[in-house]
Amino acid sequence: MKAPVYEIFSSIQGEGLLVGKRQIFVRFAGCNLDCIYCDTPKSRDPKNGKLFSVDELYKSVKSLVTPDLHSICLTGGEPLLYADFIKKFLKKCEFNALLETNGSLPDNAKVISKFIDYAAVDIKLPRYITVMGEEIIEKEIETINILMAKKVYTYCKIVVLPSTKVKSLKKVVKKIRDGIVNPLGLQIVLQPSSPLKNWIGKQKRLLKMSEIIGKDFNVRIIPQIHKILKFR
Ligand SMILES: C[S@@+](CC[C@H](N)C(=O)[O-])C[C@H]1O[C@@H](n2cnc3c(N)ncnc32)[C@H](O)[C@@H]1O
Ligand SMILES: Nc1nc2[nH]cc(C(=O)O)c2c(=O)[nH]1
Ligand code: SF4
Ligand SMILES: [Mg+2]
Repeated sequence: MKAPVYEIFSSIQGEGLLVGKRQIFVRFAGCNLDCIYCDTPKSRDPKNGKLFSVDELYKSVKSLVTPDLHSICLTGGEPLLYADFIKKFLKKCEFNALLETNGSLPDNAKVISKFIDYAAVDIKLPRYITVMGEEIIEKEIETINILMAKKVYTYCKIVVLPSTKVKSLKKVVKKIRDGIVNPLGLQIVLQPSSPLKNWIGKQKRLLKMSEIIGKDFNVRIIPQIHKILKFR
């Protein structure tokens, strides 16, 4: 069994609730979505990946271990396209693992839910993808419920752009509130889109969005700090 890997590198986690933790990143190639803001568009094509076996991937990851290593980050592209491969890899790998996913493949989340320690599940604003409609939110909520039920440390990230309408965010937050089994247990990260320069003069909108989410959920605004520090 092999999977296409776009890149493997050591850095600090630049997003979400594990921000600042040292991680080894495994970026799979291939994605089932087409977010207009995607900052790694080349990784969406599986042909841009190199095929790795589990043993080959394990050897590459092991070669990047550092004394401050917290965990590995399985990302992409969309890692859940390779759920069976990931399950086999995590059975062999002794490190804790964060799954960075677009949440659109709940059945595949079930396959790996016992082997993952942390999960960052995006709730994509439908306006910014074309390959799926509003139904993506139900799938992402199902993925979050599956992972939380398996006691995976799960949080949700919502990427917003300066063009994001407050009204559309309200609609999405209502869907999340109505669909999440344990809303008190779900932390939401409001992630402003990069490049951050586009937010100059728009900071008030971010605060408004935080207030909307904060009515129902534990929320915090965290930008992609690896972009600020110029880490990979
Ligand atoms: C490249 S994606 C790969 C994992 C998975 N496909 C997903 O979307 O979660 C990793 C993370 O980067 C975020 N991201 C991608 N482009 C971004 C941008 N321009 N600004 C802020 N976050 C971005 C995504 O929302 C996602 O949380
Ligand atoms: N440093 C760093 N942190 C990240 N967190 C999520 C990333 C991703 O592209 O999935 C990412 C990334 O590409 N680099
Ligand atoms: S789901 Fe992730 S990898 Fe795929 S297009 Fe969106 S941001 Fe990029
Ligand atoms: Mg990235």
